[in-house]
Amino acid sequence: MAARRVSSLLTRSAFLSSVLQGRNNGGRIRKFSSTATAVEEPITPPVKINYTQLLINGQFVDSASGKTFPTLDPRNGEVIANVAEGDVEDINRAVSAARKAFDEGPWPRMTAYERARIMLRFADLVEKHSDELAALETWDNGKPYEQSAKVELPIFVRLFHYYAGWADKIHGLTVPADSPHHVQILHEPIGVAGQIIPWNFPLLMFAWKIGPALATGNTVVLKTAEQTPLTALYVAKLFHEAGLPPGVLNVVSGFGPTAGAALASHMDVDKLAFTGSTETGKIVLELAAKSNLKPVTLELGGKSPFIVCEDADIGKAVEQAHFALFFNQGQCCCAGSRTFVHEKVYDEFLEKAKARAMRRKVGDPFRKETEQGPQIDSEQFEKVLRYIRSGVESNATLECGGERIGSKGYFIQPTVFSNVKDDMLIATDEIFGPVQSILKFKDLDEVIRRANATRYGLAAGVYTKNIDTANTLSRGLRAGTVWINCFDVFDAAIPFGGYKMSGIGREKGIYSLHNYLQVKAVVTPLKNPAWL
Ligand SMILES: NC(=O)c1ccc[n+]([C@@H]2O[C@H](COP(=O)([O-])OP(=O)(O)OC[C@H]3O[C@@H](n4cnc5c(N)ncnc54)[C@H](O)[C@@H]3O)[C@@H](O)[C@H]2O)c1
Repeated sequence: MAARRVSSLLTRSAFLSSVLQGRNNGGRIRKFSSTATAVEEPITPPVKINYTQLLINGQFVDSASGKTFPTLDPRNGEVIANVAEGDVEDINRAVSAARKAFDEGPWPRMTAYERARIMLRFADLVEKHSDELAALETWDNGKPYEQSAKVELPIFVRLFHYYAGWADKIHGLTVPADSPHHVQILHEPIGVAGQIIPWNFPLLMFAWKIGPALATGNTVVLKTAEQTPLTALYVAKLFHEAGLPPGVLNVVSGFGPTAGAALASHMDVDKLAFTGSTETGKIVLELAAKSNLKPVTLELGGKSPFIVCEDADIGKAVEQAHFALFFNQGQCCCAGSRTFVHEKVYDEFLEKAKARAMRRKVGDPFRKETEQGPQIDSEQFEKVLRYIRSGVESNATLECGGERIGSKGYFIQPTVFSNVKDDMLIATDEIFGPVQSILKFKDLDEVIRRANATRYGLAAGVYTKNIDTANTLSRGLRAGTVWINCFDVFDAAIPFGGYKMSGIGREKGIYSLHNYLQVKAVVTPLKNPAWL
């Protein structure tokens, strides 16, 4: 493997060069610095691409149009494989397979224990194939292989164990009536679920969606993100090997405005679950309302605060704040993208946060020591660089990073801004990249008000040793998750979802089951009951 090291200092993006040469609006750059990282010649991933067609009714098939689209390696923009491109007709075929499997097939009719056993067999198969799956996930997405293999695949397996465990514990209720009636409340599967997932965690989003839907006896049409179609096809194949009946899980690769929109507006889809941007969330909600008024759950964007109080252990807080933002190349809906630091510890925190970012190892995600791979694609890469430029132009201080790395692929230096003000775009918008924005605060009331002054409400982080401070902040912050002295803890049983424009509903945990269940009241007269 050639060790072609490219100095990031030689490859500054054009706009930052112009900023550095003073052709910009005077953004302050305290000290420009390289993060001293390098990109090697791409390592060949240890996996073959076996599945590129659509999976409909248990069979791999070409798209009705015969069209394909390329899925690209984010390390260099080269084609990994050409994948069948699903469109309206393919969604129609997939929905009718799922409909038939629900209305006539064995899945909702088999015992919950049998369903659970298939899900457990599937989890075992995924475990057996987890090296290839981790390699495929990293190749298609660019995330570090160590993260795919040691964090995400084990969580994926855990999620299916968790949901298999629920399958035979979906209980209804009996409720007392005011009259002599026997009242049963049945929890029934809702029918055909349409699910649309993003590219940042292709396998985990598959598990968050498919796990609860199948545990509760539904059938599914899943539309994967066009950037990352490969692993869902692989695991869906394993699901069929585990005994899943045909038509229960259909996977359609394709684009949002075509395949995604067809699914959201389909008259025969009984429920829609979506994860992605707030803008697209609004579109799919409207499509669902304008078609058959199917219920919709949405998991959307965020601009999560990470609050470092004056009594925090600064070393640990720096590390957690760094992780909260930079994990997964900054491509997390819950990324701690506004780091609020108390004024008394601000200078110390800033120096350490900057030093930590400069130590971050960016490179080929297949290298063991790599902490950060490339951004997903050229669109996201350009968007992140635009936000960095806007930070400089709006007079935030660029402490480190700010440039692309190398001339191929979508690698960006870990970037830290200080002196960030609440109304700057880098503090209001979801950047979805490795850009940490550090803001100063004076007291708790102020930081709660500022942390909540956003259209989002997905998550928040709090760093303090004081239990009263922790309680005040955790209740004051309007967010679906508050992590105290930790971040990104994602157990299968912990519900996840957003306040405000971060979404509707909760995924994971017991709450996710409700998304896939109908509630039916059955009322029968009682003749001469001994009691009511
Ligand atoms: N909350 C999250 O987990 C999450 C994940 C990925 C991206 N994002 C945000 O979204 C931004 C843009 O990323 P993106 O373009 O991949 O997100 P997106 O919302 O456009 O895509 C998410 C999914 O929705 C589908 N989609 C797109 N347009 C659609 C339409 N009109 N009808 C139906 N489905 C449609 C896509 O094909 C994909 O499967 C990111 O910068 C980030 O801010 C958030």
